[in-house]
Amino acid sequence: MSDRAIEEKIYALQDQLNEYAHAYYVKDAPIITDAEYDRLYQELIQLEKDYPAYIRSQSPTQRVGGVVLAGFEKAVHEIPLYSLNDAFSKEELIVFDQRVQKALGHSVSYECELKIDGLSISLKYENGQFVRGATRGDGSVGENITENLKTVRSIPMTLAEPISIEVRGECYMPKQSFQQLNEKREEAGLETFANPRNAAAGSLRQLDTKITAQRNLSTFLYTVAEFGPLEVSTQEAALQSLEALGFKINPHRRVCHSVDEIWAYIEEYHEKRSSLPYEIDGIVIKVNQLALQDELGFTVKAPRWAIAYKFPPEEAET
Ligand SMILES: NC(=O)c1cc2c(N)ncc(C(N)=O)c2s1
Repeated sequence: MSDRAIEEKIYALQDQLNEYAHAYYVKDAPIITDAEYDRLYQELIQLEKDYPAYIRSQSPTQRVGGVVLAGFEKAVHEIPLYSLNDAFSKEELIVFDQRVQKALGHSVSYECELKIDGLSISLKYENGQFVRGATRGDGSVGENITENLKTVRSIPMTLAEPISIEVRGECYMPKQSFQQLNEKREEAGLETFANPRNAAAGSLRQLDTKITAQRNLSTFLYTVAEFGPLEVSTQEAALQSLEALGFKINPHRRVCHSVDEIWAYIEEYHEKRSSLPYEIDGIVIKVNQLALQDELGFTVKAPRWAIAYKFPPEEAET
């Protein structure tokens, strides 16, 4: 086979396996069986061993980590990550909505989303390529964990469009992975993690990225910080654009038009909370129109156009 033909075969196999991995890790909708994926993956491993010149950074074989970092560099957030004001009752949501309506002079629709109990992350892409991943830190300066985040299978290394954007979301450990990890640690006489959030944080802050790669972390992205060429006018449209670009977006969101509708959504997901495969600690409510978010702006520490409703602490399981 000519060099050109070998290159094409290896690149095609890398692209094909990435498509299967996207379906599995991002869409939660596998196209082929695990056995079939493993067979093709082993074929790629062998081909890349025989022809290392054709190993591209976006090859699925590069997801397994292996870099051992000396430490984490600082990552400056040009666009700071904000924190949210909290609400603990329907009455506080009514006050929030009244404040929004008073400031704008009219009623608004809200996008309601699940508040994922994980670790805030910021992902930067240049011309469609993943170039930097960082923790929130204090909102202005975080830690550069790019090499660790390269091992998180639901984070695309290449976007569907060659655009430059920055997005934010949550990295989390699914409940089942958390249970399996703690069982293994207990058997090995290691200290167990208190909750999936701590387990995700500990896994992302591993200097040996091979360990991060084995922790089955996942993500939900929910904010566009730097829009680049994206032209969207609502939070809902922004989420749909992120999904089209290849990011994992949470499907359990709802545009609501009143506090009563928001409260119905909150009660529904308070009910469903224990059946979700990941932990949530509340609901995030955002003014849906992005232009109205800009009009409302921020207080010193938080947006005026969003609020986090926190679920009451779970009753200890009796
Ligand atoms: N601190 C924040 O701004 C947020 C934190 C979170 C979180 N932990 N989960 C989901 C969302 C969301 N869907 O917007 C947000 S927003």
